[in-house]
Amino acid sequence: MGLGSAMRPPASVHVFSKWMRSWCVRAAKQLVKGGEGTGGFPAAPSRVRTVSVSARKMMGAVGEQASLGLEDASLVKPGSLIAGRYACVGGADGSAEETLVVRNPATSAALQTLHSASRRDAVRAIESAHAAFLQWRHSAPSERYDLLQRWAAQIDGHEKDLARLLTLENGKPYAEALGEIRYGNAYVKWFAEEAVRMYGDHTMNTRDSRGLVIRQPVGVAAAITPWNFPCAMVTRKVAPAIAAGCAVVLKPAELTPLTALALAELAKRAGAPDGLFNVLVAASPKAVGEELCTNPLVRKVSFTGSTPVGKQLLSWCSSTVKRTSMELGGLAAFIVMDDACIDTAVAALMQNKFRNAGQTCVCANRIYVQQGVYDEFVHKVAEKVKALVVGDGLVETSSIGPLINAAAVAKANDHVRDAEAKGAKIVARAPFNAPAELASGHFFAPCVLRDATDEMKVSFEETFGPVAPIFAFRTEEEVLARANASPFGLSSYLFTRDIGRITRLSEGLECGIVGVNQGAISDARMPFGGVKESGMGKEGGRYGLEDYTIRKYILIGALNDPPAVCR
Ligand SMILES: NC(=O)c1ccc[n+]([C@@H]2O[C@H](COP(=O)([O-])OP(=O)(O)OC[C@H]3O[C@@H](n4cnc5c(N)ncnc54)[C@H](O)[C@@H]3O)[C@@H](O)[C@H]2O)c1
Ligand SMILES: O=C[C@H](O)CS(=O)(=O)O
Repeated sequence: MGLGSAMRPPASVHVFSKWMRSWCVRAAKQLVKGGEGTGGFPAAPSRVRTVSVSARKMMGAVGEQASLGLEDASLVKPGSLIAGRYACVGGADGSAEETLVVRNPATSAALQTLHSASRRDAVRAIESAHAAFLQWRHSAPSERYDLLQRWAAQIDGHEKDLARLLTLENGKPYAEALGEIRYGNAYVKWFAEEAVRMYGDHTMNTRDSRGLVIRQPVGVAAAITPWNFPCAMVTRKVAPAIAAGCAVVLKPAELTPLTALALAELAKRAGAPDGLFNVLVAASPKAVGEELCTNPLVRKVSFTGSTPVGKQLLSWCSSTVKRTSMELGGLAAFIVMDDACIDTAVAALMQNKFRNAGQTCVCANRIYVQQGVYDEFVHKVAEKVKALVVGDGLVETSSIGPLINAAAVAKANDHVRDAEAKGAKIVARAPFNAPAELASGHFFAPCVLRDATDEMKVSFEETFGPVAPIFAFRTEEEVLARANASPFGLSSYLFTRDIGRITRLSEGLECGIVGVNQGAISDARMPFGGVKESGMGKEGGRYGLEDYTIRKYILIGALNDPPAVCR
């Protein structure tokens, strides 16, 4: 799910003439000085007076939302971070050919207009990262520890601004956003500690030889991240890379780049050397992404996103045999056995399914409930969903924010319509009538479907929205077979109090993560990752550094030769 057509800014704002660039630079300077002319900008020179309305509106956006209500407005950046410098719209460096407008999914209002990186910018960022890597790879573990701890302290100190920025561009309720900032920072703190534990091996191979296995940073790491966790998916890659001695080029989702830029700014303030952590903001991700995946200076690509895009990136990476980590799509099975504590299972489903309005890779996509407790479970979930409050994430009472864009709403509606057409029934829907100020937002009221069947799209397509389809099953063998009948294998959930069922089913489920009597499994101390078409590699936990290091075998021989005669 990429940039929905509803989100793409009009073509006219994408192209800047050379006049416009110089005008932008002068306009930006004038704005800073409290400029005159229309809307705080100097009167445009006559030759560009015919600037299209959309471009002028976009120009207006350049200065209008700079603060976004943050205490530290300087966290809102104008574009990519390359070699310690931010590109800006109409940048004097002549690189500004495109722009990207970031919008609030609750209102569709423009939040910030950014310089959009070109493939040429990507090359500059990679070369800058490589130069930084050649220095950083010699840093002591204690230096890496110190930098990451300082970064973590910066994030802690700006968590409210970061959470506000995240809610504005992603839509999730502020309390959830604050939780994500703390969860994302847990990765920074975890990998600060892991930086000083990059252990190797030493063996006595023979009387005359010793074997060493040392760990070294893999090199320049490219990170490509999704919009649903604009903070945690970034720190889950950047922190281990820096801890391992690598340098990073991050390409965040074009829908939510502001949080990534703010995190990079805080790393800069924490003392990250120029080029160690670069951020490429790109309106069209393909060109930049292809450069990251094919440039020989990049030795590692860590991707989190959809499986189709992951397959494209893997194909590109094969040309230079890059190390890859793939955190891809999910289709989680949520299994409730008839001996489960139903209230525990219902509470866990509400926490799991409606987190980020259902837009997480580990959300229950298929809720399987054993026949004997099916009606009770459906009724209890329906009552909870009716109590959900849909609204702007910055409004404290909201428990469900907007979806990320119009395409996401269309997909959720398509899945509900398809299910109803094949026999499912909507038994509950959260109440929501959009007030005028949210009429242009991408809202979808959470709903519960009963009598779901394996023929419905909700059974084999990732919904990525607040739709809870509940399937009935009879036996343990049946539900295990149905849960595994999917090309995806990221997470599953199992509710039972029978240790035999826990053992058989958690071992039998084909996935990377199993929550038993628990719906929230995310933890920086644990290895996160899937199997099959949900990806490869593990992020976080004691295995998280593996993906950013190589192991080198050194054999030292002739140890008992006569001592050298110094000449
Ligand atoms: N496994 C996990 O840990 C995990 C975590 C979050 C999201 N996801 C998955 O991500 C998907 C939703 O996120 P999304 O919509 O951002 O996914 P997406 O695949 O559309 O985009 C992810 C990133 O890839 C970039 N991208 C898209 N097309 C590209 C191309 N052709 N070349 C280079 N880069 C490209 C995007 O700009 C973005 O930065 C869901 O499938 C979800 O399951 C998985
Ligand atoms: O959306 C996918 C994320 O990886 C979920 S979590 O933040 O790791 O729980």
